[in-house]
Amino acid sequence: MNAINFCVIKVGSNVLTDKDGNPDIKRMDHLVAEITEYRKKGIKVILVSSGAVAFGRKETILPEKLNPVLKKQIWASTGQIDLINTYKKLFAKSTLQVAQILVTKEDFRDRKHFLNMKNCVLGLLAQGIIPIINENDTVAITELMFTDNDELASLSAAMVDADTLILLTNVDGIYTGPPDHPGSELIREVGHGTEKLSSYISATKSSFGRGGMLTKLNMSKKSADLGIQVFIANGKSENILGKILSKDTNFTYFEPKKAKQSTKKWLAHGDQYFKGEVIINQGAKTALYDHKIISLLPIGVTSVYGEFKKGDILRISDEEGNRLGLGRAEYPSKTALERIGLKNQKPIIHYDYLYLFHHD
Ligand SMILES: Nc1ncnc2c1ncn2[C@@H]1O[C@H](COP(=O)(O)OP(=O)(O)O)[C@@H](O)[C@H]1O
Ligand SMILES: N[C@@H](CCC(=O)OP(=O)(O)O)C(=O)O
Repeated sequence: MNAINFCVIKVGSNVLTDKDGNPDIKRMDHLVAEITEYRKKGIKVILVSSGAVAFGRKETILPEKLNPVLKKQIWASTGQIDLINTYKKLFAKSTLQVAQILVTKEDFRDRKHFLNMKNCVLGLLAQGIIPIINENDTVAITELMFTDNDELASLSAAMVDADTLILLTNVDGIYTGPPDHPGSELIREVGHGTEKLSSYISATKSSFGRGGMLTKLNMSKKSADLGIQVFIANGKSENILGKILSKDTNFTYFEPKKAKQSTKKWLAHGDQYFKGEVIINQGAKTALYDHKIISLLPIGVTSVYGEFKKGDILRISDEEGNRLGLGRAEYPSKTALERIGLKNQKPIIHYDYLYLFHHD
């Protein structure tokens, strides 16, 4: 395990609520005290906190029959106020200031939004303020949503180049079966092998949560691939953050690979965000995989699909339909179409903005 210097801590709804679904302020208070301890040790912390819907549900009584999506939007918007105010009060005890950042998927798709957000978050940290991120559930419904806040936390960790992602939930980590079954065992470490852990996971999730353990697994693997170590641990357990530091507890640990460059981390999360696709021939494919540093030139491109602008994310596939990677368009689709197969043209994807799925 590596040292923790800069971490994103994600707190799930079920950590912040008691068994009846009511906000558990005592638990929040303990977690805030623990985060304060991290800060005293010089560890930079970004908090990704769920809980808006759970807090809203407690405060705002709505008619049973109301459309469930609208219900969630209303609860998230009323509950977010209570959630952030509770954090504000609790952190104020240690004279720490907090900031609220509400984001949507769109903010990660657009590189300008992404860089603005990154600058703001890093600026807050530099001023000693704790950024508290949540999804803007009022705007983000259905297809605009993150799978859940585990995805948002993983994207945030990649965005700021954090070395560690801690996903706090109501179980000790990933088990080989339902956590409450006597035969289920905790998986303590996940390496880089191809072991299929997803078959262990059942569809249960917390009453206010969304993605469940499967998203935690997928996001943890993705983060570890990008060089970020991940801990899935029990946020209900006393002094959990301190215990993670001293490795004196149960958790599931994902061993990180070698860290990827920052722009490549942004691209790596772009598989749902791409605006167009380029199909490349065998020669270009071999060149991309054989050379460590090479850009994609139009001569190796056989087709271009979609309408995109300079700066948008493109998916790269081969002629058999295999998905090879992602990259940032150096020019718009109209220009790209004109240059298909031509020699002596500027790269359509520059190496600095090229991310291949399996290239180590
Ligand atoms: N194999 C498994 N190992 C651990 N937890 C599992 C497994 N399969 C399903 N789960 C469920 O996943 C839940 C955690 O996911 P979720 O409710 O989304 O948490 P959060 O609200 O913290 O994001 C656990 O409470 C557990 O019941
Ligand atoms: N944005 C929502 C949380 C959605 C979510 O991902 O919840 P969880 O699975 O408990 O982390 C809220 O604040 O209620």
